Amino acid sequence: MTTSDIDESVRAELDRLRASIDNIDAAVVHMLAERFKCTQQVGHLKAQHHLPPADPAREARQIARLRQLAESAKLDPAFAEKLLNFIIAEVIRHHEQIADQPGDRPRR
Ligand SMILES: O=C(O)C(=O)C[C@]1(C(=O)O)C=C[C@@H](O)C=C1
Repeated sequence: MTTSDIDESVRAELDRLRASIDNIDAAVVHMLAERFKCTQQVGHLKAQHHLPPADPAREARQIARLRQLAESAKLDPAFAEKLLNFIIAEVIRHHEQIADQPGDRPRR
């Protein structure tokens, strides 16, 4: 049996749920895009002021906060931590690229 030959009511319920999933995925993409717009600015600020791309103390605070939020939202805290680490690793990669570009003039 495939999803194309299931009962009509099951099909309707699946379609309804998938429409919500598509909306949520779109929201996630838009929120991530906004987050990366902010972190790009942070990357330029750090490059201009010779600050290191990564801030492990800030990350530790973010992880602790996100794990608490995840718990109260009934989301697996380990998953929330993995997701944040995945995003931050990409941000640090962007920060390093920005720092390597000749464009940002150092400011004092
Ligand atoms: O807040 C910063 O300093 C950032 O560069 C942003 C950010 C993040 O994506 O949240 C990324 C790298 C740092 O290690 C910590 C946090």
